[in-house]
Parts: sequence; C-alpha cells; structure tokens
Amino acid sequence: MAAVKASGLVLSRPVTFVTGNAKKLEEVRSILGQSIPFQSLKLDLPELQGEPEDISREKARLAAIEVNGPLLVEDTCLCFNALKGLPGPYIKWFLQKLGHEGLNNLLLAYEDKSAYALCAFSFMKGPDAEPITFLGKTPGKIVPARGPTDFGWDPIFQPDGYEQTYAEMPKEEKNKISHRYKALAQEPQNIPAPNGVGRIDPRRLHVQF
Ligand SMILES: O=c1[nH]c(=O)c2ncn([C@@H]3O[C@H](COP(=O)(O)OP(=O)(O)OP(=O)(O)O)[C@@H](O)[C@H]3O)c2[nH]1
Ligand SMILES: [Mg+2]
Repeated sequence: MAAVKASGLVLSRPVTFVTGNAKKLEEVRSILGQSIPFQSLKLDLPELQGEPEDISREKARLAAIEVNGPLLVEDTCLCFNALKGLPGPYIKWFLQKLGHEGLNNLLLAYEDKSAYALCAFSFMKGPDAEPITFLGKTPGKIVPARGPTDFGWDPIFQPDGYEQTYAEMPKEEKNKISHRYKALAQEPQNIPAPNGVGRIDPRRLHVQF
C-alpha cells in the first residue's frame, strides 16, 4: 500500500479509529471528511480511572494490542464547574444511572450551572510508538433537556454563545464548535511541523498530500 505522508508523519496504512460508540464515529467521520485515510474498529475498551489525558493514552495502548497499525482513540468528559470537574470521565456511568434530569439535579444546590465538554484523542503511529494526545474543550452550561435524545448528554449541554443545546443544533453546526472538532482541528503536539509534503490546517485539519 502506498505510504501516505501527513504533517511529517509517514503512515503506511489507514488510521483505525477504535470506539464502541457509533455516534462518536459518525461525528469523527464527518469532521475528518476525506482528509486522512481512515477506518474504524468497534471495540469497547476498558478504561483506567484518572485524568482524561491518562485515560485516553492508556486506551490507545490497549487498542494497540488489537490494531497493528496507526490508531486513534478518544475519551470524552462532561465536567461541571460547581463540582470541580466531576462527573468528568465518569459521565457515561452518571448518565446511565441518573439520566438527564438526575444530572441537572446534581447542580440544584449550586447557582453555577457552567460546564465544559472535553475530548482527549490519542494517536499512535504503531504498536511500539508513544501515544500523542490532543485535547479540545467547549464551554457551556447544563440545562433541562431540550432536543432529540439520540446522543448521550447532548440535550442538556448548551454551549456558550448559543441559544440551542448541542442536541437542538444541526449536526454541521455542532461539528464546527464541538469539543471533538476542536481536538481534531489542533495540530497534535509532538507531530513534526509541516515539511512541505503534508500540512494540517490547524482550523480544519485539512491534510494535503
Ligand atoms: O451528548 C453527547 N455528546 C457528545 O459529543 C458525546 N461524546 C461522548 N458522549 C458520551 O459521553 C460518554 C463518554 O464516555 P467514553 O468517552 O468512554 O465513550 P464510549 O464508552 O461511549 O465510547 P468509547 O470509549 O468506546 O470510544 C458516553 O456516555 C458517550 O456516549 C457524548 N454525549
Ligand atoms: Mg468508553
């Protein structure tokens, strides 16, 4: 297979995005478009407890046992400022047990309803490489649920500067401002600067070959 040069990295195979979450996959596909050769593997990896970056990096190392080639994983957090960042990486379990109303109720005792959505992607060039982690954060507030309920906590997160929740926005709009988009639009740390062959546009992750 032809080698692909992207931002100074030489990838001999497409990047495999490992996730058990079909909605994440849908958004990552739509944000990346045709910019990099990309495939997916449906696996629900076990997750360490700790800081989002560390969870994401460990997830990548576990994914590398299954994938022989470049891979991408991500871990998403929803952090309430009044609760000093919790539920954070544990949002999946809080959402499953408490639902949208229960998550709102966690903030009843606080005036501060502000929150942020955080995405930690980790990329590994191959099984022996160190993970490279890149983060994206979107600030907003927690509100009573509004909009379609097909993706997690989207109905209770209203990003700053918008009257709509993530769930109420058209998908294309969410994908222009989301934590996921912001993480993918950044040039990952430690990836060598553009060398004239491939280039990442830090706003849109356009890789040019
Ligand atoms: O409303 C939402 N808008 C989003 O943009 C979003 N991104 C993730 N999530 C949910 O937040 C938890 C993260 O946990 P998570 O990162 O471990 O994901 P996951 O276990 O579903 O998949 P993965 O770990 O296999 O990739 C899970 O409940 C996800 O469904 C979102 N909900
Ligand atoms: Mg998970």
